[in-house]
Amino acid sequence: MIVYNFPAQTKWAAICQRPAADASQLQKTVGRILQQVKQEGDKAITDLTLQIDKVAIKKIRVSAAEIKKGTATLSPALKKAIRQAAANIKKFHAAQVNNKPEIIETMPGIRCWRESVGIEKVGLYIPGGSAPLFSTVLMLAIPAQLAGCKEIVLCTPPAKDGSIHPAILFAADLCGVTTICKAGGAQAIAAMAYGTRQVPKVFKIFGPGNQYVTAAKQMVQLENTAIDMPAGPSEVLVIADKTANPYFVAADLLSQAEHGPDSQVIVVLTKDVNPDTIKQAITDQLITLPRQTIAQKALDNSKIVVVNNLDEAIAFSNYYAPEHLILACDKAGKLAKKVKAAGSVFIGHYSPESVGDYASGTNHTLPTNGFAAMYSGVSVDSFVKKITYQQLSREGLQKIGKTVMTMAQAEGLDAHSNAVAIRL
Ligand SMILES: NC(=O)c1ccc[n+]([C@@H]2O[C@H](COP(=O)([O-])OP(=O)(O)OC[C@H]3O[C@@H](n4cnc5c(N)ncnc54)[C@H](O)[C@@H]3O)[C@@H](O)[C@H]2O)c1
Ligand SMILES: N[C@H](CO)Cc1c[nH]c[nH+]1
Ligand SMILES: [Zn+2]
Repeated sequence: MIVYNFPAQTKWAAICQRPAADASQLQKTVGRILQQVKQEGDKAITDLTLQIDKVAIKKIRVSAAEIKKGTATLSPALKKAIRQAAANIKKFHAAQVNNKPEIIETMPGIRCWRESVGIEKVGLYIPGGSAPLFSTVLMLAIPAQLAGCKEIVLCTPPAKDGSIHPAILFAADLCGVTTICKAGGAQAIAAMAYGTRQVPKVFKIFGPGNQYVTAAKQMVQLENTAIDMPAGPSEVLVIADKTANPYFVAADLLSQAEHGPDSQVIVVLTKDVNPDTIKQAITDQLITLPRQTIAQKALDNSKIVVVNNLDEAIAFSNYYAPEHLILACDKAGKLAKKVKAAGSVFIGHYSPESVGDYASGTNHTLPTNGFAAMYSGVSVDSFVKKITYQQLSREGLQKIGKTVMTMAQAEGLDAHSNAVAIRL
């Protein structure tokens, strides 16, 4: 990890660069895949799965028998853990459901309100390239169910033997997923955006993924499908002062570095912390990890930034807009109030980010690559449309009529004015 000592603000943009694939090549590859699925449907999915994932699949849709057989192989301990995580995620997200619309009487006789209506057909992408992220099923399907989405389609890449990981099947079954399909990468996004014989077309696509998945989501968004947000390679920024335990900090950094070689982890230290203590703690723990090669590649993209004080640290973090922000200092609660841009914040020495990844209750599908400056993570809100309603009485129309007619005439739109006048 490169160390930047007291970088001037003019240098922040360069330090905050994420590792990214060549954008034009990525768009070409993804564009070709989208076109192929649009033209050839299911055949394109099976061909691309063979060509890219090196997996031969006969049927794209997972059958009820496959779900039953797969889930039966799961250990009782893992089932219990998934149920516990699901209960916490449900509890946190259920509080976001707004069933009681507030009626606002803007003037006597003019009542306005807003109601949340679940998006009817949604598509969930569950990453599976380097690890089968069954926790993501909980993070997406639970809010979808709470929002009242009727059709919940899930796509995930198949394993080498053509099966879907049993924990993905179990979590999907637990959380009301209606269709599970064997498809990964850009071809999965295309299938859900355009629809094929076996993969239902959806209105909005959710979920994290690698650069192919994220690029495909952004491209289909220009056509006919909404997306949650760009949720690409995982990242974390840790702010640590002298009260932080270097081994806790290193463990948190490695927990995101192990996601993929294109992940990025940043640690911002106040000047009273020696960067070597963090480096040493990383070295000590890295050698124990089965995914150390992946984590090492991510660490090569990662940085240590030394600043004068916590205010400067938070200013740097707000500029970077991390997916996850960990505040590893005694004054973390106070510092948290100064956060302006982050997907999810972990406050104090005992809030490791991996708890949010799995089971505390908050959502782990979060904006990356600086998009936390303007996007929120997934919530129940992401799965609903908010429709506005209004009802006027005759008296209400009399009260507002003149205002509307004056404005409509000033815009030169007489028919608008007439729609009021005719009633009065
Ligand atoms: N931001 C978030 O909320 C969040 C949450 C969880 C995971 N993640 C990130 O999700 C990502 C998961 O990535 P992954 O790769 O493990 O799984 P993935 O399922 O996203 O991608 C695997 C698919 O990518 C496609 N692909 C791979 N190489 C390709 C190539 N050369 N050309 C065309 N397509 C290709 C394949 O079809 C494959 O099925 C990680 O980067 C992880 O950090 C982010
Ligand atoms: N850290 C990931 C989001 O960037 C989510 C995840 C799933 N499993 C483990 N971690
Ligand atoms: Zn993670």
